[in-house]
Amino acid sequence: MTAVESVGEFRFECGESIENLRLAYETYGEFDGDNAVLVCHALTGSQHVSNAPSSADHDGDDLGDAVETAGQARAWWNDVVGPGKAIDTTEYYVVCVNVPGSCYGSSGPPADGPDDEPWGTEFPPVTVGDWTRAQRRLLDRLGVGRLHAVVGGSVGGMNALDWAKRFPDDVRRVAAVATASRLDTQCLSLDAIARRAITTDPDWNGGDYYGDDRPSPADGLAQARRIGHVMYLSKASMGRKFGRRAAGRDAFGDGPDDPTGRFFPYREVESYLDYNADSFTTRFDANSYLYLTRAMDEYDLAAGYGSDAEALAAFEGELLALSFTGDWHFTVEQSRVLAAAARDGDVPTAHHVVDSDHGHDAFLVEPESVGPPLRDFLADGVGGRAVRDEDDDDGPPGGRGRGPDRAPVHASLFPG
Ligand SMILES: CC(=O)SCCNC(=O)CCNC(=O)[C@H](O)C(C)(C)COP(=O)(O)OP(=O)(O)OC[C@H]1O[C@@H](n2cnc3c(N)ncnc32)[C@H](O)[C@@H]1OP(=O)(O)O
Ligand SMILES: N[C@@H](CCO)C(=O)O
Repeated sequence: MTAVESVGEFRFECGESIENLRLAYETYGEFDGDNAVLVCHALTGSQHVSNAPSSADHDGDDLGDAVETAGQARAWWNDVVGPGKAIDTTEYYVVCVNVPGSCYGSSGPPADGPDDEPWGTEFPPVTVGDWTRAQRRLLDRLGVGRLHAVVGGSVGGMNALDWAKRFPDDVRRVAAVATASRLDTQCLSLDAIARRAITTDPDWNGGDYYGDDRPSPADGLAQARRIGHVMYLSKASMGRKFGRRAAGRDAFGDGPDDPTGRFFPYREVESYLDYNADSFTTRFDANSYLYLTRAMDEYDLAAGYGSDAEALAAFEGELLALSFTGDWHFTVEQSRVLAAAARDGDVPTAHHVVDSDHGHDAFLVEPESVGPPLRDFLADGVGGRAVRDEDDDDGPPGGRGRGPDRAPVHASLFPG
């Protein structure tokens, strides 16, 4: 069950403030004072990370009201978070917060503003740093001081890295999954195209489209999501799933009829993109998509410091960078650079590379690859049994072999 907590006036990094920031969140497991794990969701995820029973007793305390929100039907990391799972909710107190700017119950464009009308684009622009500060505010309300760990994938991984930079004393272990210190230019360009698809949809109307009697910019949002899905898959996974096969029917989805297209097949890959794009428009808000992709594009770990290493130098904990060979959205090389920077900042670090052709969404669909290193990192840090630094002798296939001047990483060197 989602709870929503009002955390009071909040000043965003852009300089604008709102009177009352509301944060939708879920918690799982019992807090024992030292076992809190913050899980940060990716671009279109929500606070609903697991189907495990939510632990928060929101009745009879002064914390957030229990509410039903229009969330994702599917808990996005149910195979990773729950009783007996890698992030074991019988052991850890797991907190997941819907980021400001999103559309699953936290303050953001589709939520009501002070005049009880949706904020729309009057909502202040948000940054990953705003998410981190908002999460800190909520954790204070929950009585959580130092976190055992912050874990996040994709832009949620940037959020996790931001914790190490912004609150270096507040977290013992950071797991940055399928992420990077910043987005590369190719991905910036694809995000820009996706936003343009939304803002050129006439129904976007400058961001003012809320209300049952108003059309929403579904075509633009669907187009943005098609671009997203191409980024989340890989050449290999697309080839394997769809090849060049025709879908075996005449279909153009709800798109405009294209006389030339009548002669050619409607392919499985088009059918996949159309289906997922259409279903996305039933669960996500176009303005939120603009806000959150802007936050992701803007994130730069080194901002305010000279380098990534300097940004991480005050972090006293340990870092796991987990990357996937088939991910071209956030590449293995970007994680390698991140890991090297963290080591330069004297942060005990492991870079665990998963051999996978799934593409970026491997972190969502391969719990068998993601779970063991995460579980053992949470338990024993970079020396955890299933944590394989790519420079270890027994690292993953395709790893580079041990670096010439680097000693093996042992848990005993880095006591919790
Ligand atoms: C933090 C967050 O993580 S965000 C939340 C999770 N992410 C998302 O929801 C992103 C959108 N979803 C996806 O990308 C995927 O569904 C994933 C990554 C969650 C799961 O991937 P997979 O298990 O490999 O599923 P796959 O991509 O094959 O199928 C997705 C859907 O496309 C449908 N589909 C598959 N092939 C085709 C096709 N040729 N034509 C039409 N539809 C198709 C599937 O039936 C499925 O439908 P459903 O969602 O109604 O069950
Ligand atoms: N497919 C996931 C990951 C994107 O980074 C999402 O939609 O949030």
